[in-house]
Amino acid sequence: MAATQPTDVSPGPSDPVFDDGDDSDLESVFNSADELDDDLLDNPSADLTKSYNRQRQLHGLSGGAQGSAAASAPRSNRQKPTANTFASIDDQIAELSKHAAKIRLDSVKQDQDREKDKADRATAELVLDQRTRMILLQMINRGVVSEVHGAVSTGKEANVYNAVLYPEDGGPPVQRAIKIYKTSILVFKDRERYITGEHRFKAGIDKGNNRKMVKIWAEKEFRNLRRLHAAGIPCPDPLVLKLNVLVMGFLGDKRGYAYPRLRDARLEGDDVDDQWRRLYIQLLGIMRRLYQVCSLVHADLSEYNILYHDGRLYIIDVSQSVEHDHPRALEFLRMDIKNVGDFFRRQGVDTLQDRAIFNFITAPEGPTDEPALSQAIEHLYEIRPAVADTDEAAAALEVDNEVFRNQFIPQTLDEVYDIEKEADKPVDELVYKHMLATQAVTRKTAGEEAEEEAESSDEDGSDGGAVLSSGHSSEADESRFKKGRPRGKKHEDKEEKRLHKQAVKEAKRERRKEKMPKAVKKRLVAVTARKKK
Ligand SMILES: Nc1ncnc2c1ncn2[C@@H]1O[C@H](COP(=O)(O)OP(=O)(O)OP(=O)(O)O)[C@@H](O)[C@H]1O
Ligand SMILES: [Mg+2]
Repeated sequence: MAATQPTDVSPGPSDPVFDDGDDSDLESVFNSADELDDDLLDNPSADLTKSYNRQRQLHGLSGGAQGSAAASAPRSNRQKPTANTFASIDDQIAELSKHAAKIRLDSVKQDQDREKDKADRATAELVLDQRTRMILLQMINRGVVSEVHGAVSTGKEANVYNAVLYPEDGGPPVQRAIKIYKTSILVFKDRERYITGEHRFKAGIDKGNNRKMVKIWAEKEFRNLRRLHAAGIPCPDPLVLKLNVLVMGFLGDKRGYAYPRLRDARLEGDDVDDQWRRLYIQLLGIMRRLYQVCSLVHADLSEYNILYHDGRLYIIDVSQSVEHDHPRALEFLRMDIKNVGDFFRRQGVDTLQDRAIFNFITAPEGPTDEPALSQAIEHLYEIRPAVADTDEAAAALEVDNEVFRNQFIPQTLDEVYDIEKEADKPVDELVYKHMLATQAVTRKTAGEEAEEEAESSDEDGSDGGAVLSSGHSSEADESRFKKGRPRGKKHEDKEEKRLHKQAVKEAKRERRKEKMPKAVKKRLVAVTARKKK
């Protein structure tokens, strides 16, 4: 397909772009204050005195997306010498264009087995906008990758490509994955709920600026991947981030074929059932580690965002993952637990109750490392209520699951301390019982220390000035990540009141121990009545 084999890197009006027409404006890439790539301009090979006109002619910029007015009119930013700025951009384009043939998107790297993505792979989806292409060429120029190959996956939000690095020392080729985020408005509407309420993005987001949103989104994935990686959770190694382009380690074989998603995994052998159960337990352990060590909830965990290879699960797609103090974190966690349970039940695994898993993941005490993690899960099986061998018991379990899934989950920490609202409930019944003050985590975990270390040399990523980075961007506002006790004024000045209420609650709880929840009772009565008929 001609369009996917770029031989010319200059922008043209007919060039297809991902979604955002503006993206074909290369001058904005190189000139705009917040996206200026200092590193690129520092390139020693760039001769800023080269003829501006010659370059423009060479790369056809005057007749392209810039328009002829732009070609002759002085730029509004008077601090920068106009001609030199153009020359440097053009020089860079000329410099980079020699790598154009190394972007070979037509070599599609998708297994025939894999269930086809909705989008037709062989369409314009695979054509890069000029900006993105420039970033890729920069990465080739810097030796991040040597060649960019075909798409491993094409989706609504992002395309993932396979890339290869041929090390200069002649070592074996290294496979890499490049995730390129799209800038479609439609998709962003949904992204907002994962970013709003994130203390790491408290500076706010400019919803009107799609390109910035994409950048934030890509940054979010990059940072989250770093956390997972630092915590030893199997995931792609995040390597380089620039604007909407993220380079990471490749989870796949030497030929550049990705490991299958858990959804497409074909387990072999005569102990397949046992393998599925082990994977289930492995995943629950990962979820707890993610929560306790990384302070994250995946928020889109399912068989689609987990890759499988050789008995191991790899977590991917963490752009929407949230801090566990995000207003909706617990709700997302509950959803993740449900998705995971549904999938493994379909594989015939005897799964644990959602509520038990939720408590297991959020309880601050307990192990966060294997093999103790798996042992703790096995223990959950041992202590769970006797297997539901009667209709009544089965119904009660089912009801409990339903109750749990519909239970009120506070959206803010203040709601947690709204004693009036929750005073009647025994603590054990609260979905968020592990978030209560008495249970707060105060010690610093190994993962937090690793994260701190990894981030000690960070630059500030919130200023919009993302340049080709070697894996370090700021998390100055990560202090919340190392939190001790919950915040909230009510928590301080109502201490006395709280103690009193606690005593009352304690007494009530004792009385309630014997009592069956209303909903369960109602349902049981109904079931029994039906049976008697
Ligand atoms: N590091 C990687 N190594 C190998 N394959 C990968 C890697 N990252 C992603 N993939 C492949 O790309 C697919 C899509 O990746 P991911 O889930 O991160 O994107 P996405 O955000 O879901 O995109 P969309 O929602 O638009 O489909 C994965 O299912 C996997 O097959
Ligand atoms: Mg995905």
